[in-house]
Amino acid sequence: MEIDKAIRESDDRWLKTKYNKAIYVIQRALALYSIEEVAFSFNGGKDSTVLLHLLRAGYFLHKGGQNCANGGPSDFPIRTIYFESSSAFPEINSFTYDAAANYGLQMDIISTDFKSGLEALLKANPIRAIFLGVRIGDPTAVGQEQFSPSSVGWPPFMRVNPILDWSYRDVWAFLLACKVQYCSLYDQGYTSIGSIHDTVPNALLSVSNSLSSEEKFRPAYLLSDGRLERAGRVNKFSSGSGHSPSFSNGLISADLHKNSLLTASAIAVGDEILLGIVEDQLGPLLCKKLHSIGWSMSQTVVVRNDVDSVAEEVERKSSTNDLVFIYGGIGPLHSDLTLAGVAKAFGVRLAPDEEFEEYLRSVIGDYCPSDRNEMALLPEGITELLHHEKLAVPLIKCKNIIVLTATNLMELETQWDCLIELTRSSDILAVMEPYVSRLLKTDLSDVATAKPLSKLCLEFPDLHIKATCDKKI
Ligand SMILES: Cc1cc2nc3c(=O)[nH]c(=O)nc-3n(C[C@H](O)[C@H](O)[C@H](O)COP(=O)(O)O)c2cc1C
Ligand SMILES: Nc1ncnc2c1ncn2[C@@H]1O[C@H](COP(=O)(O)OP(=O)(O)OP(=O)(O)O)[C@@H](O)[C@H]1O
Ligand SMILES: [Mg+2]
Repeated sequence: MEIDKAIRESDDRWLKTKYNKAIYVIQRALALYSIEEVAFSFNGGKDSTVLLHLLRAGYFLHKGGQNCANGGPSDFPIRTIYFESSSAFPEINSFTYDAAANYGLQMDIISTDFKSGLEALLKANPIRAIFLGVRIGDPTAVGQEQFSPSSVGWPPFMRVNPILDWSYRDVWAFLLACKVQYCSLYDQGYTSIGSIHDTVPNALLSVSNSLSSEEKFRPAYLLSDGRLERAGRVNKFSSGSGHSPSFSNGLISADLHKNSLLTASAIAVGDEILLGIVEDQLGPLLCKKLHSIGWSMSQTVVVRNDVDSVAEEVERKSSTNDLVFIYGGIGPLHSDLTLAGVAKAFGVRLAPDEEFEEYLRSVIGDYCPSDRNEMALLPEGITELLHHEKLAVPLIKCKNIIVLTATNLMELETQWDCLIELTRSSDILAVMEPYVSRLLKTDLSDVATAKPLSKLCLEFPDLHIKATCDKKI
């Protein structure tokens, strides 16, 4: 079936593992319970949309690949329950009903609260297990496992949570890899959807535009830190006026919003680093530079100098970061494959760029190790050259990837300064308020400092305390 095929053909190994584990849970549940004894709790949210497709694939595989029309199961006999509410977003309602029609779901629409609705449903039907799209990190996931009996006081049934261990990233990697439809609200900056009374777009996805008074938001899949997916949930207990919502996640304050808006990653390409022959010095300097302009650095990684390793990492990082810096593996050697990896990540070919070739000629003359100057091949259609008078060769920008040609700290300093200057005339790298860092040293043990530090964190939610083995920052 098409979902199973899409995942098998994807080169996201992490997603494949998560998919296989979820399918395993579904298949074990279908082996344990008859089809009349299971139900699927579907509400049109992103997690339950993932589960819908996993269940369809799991059921199809459970049936041994039979019962298929046009590459998918022709029927989906698992009873689907939707707790309808007048405070649900109309977009959620219409997506749920559209999905029901598109996938032939047999819907039970329940208009009472969860508990009494389930009591009535279980009285009238032999249901013993219910599939839910609950994930670790959801407030309701606490204490749950893949198979968890319902709580005391609830009617007796098994809660089956096939995507319990999926992260926010996994959810979006799945929905995008399978190219399935999801509720339109997620393209408008909503990252987790409750009711119309408690959910707003996630401020971390806001795009400020001075020309328009209307606030715009980037799509949910661009949220780089999945821990903040519930930042768009308005605190039910807030006593505010409603004009400046406070958020249910205590970690978020207005100041933190400002500073964690933009996230970058750095990819160092080089077998020599992985072999331990050379140390990566550029990554730490980039972290310092980005930190100094208020950006949050989510990761620095080192990858092998081969096209697939580079492509995989670029694809992963570009979808979860605002900007990605990549260096190493750029040059005339046959082993310099970084640009080929960037091209592959975006599904374009490497094509000769005359303008770039001209620059290279001015630097290296007519010397060329092969017929064509391979260094002048750039990812086609997605490349922008960033010119600066201090740079003999322009920097290369492919979508949100900045390719740095620097090979040492001095060159990186120069390229960074040029980027910052270029930012004044374009929007490559927004310069924000810097983070303020303080280094505190103490002889006290971790055990002695743990309690006062936790207290500080609670009192000042936008304070980040990081401890290292011999110092506390
Ligand atoms: C099918 C189904 C089964 C549930 N089972 C339980 C349960 O066993 N114990 C429980 O405390 N809550 C149960 N709940 C309620 C949820 O944990 C949670 O309160 C509900 O999804 C509302 O979440 P929200 O406040 O984020 O909208 C169940 C909900 C559904 C839809
Ligand atoms: N109104 C509802 N009707 C049926 N099932 C529901 C309802 N609300 C929640 N559920 C079940 O609980 C699960 C967890 O809900 P939750 O809101 O965390 O996820 P979601 O709605 O799928 O995605 P999102 O986090 O983006 O809102 C859902 O995936 C679904 O299985
Ligand atoms: Mg939801």
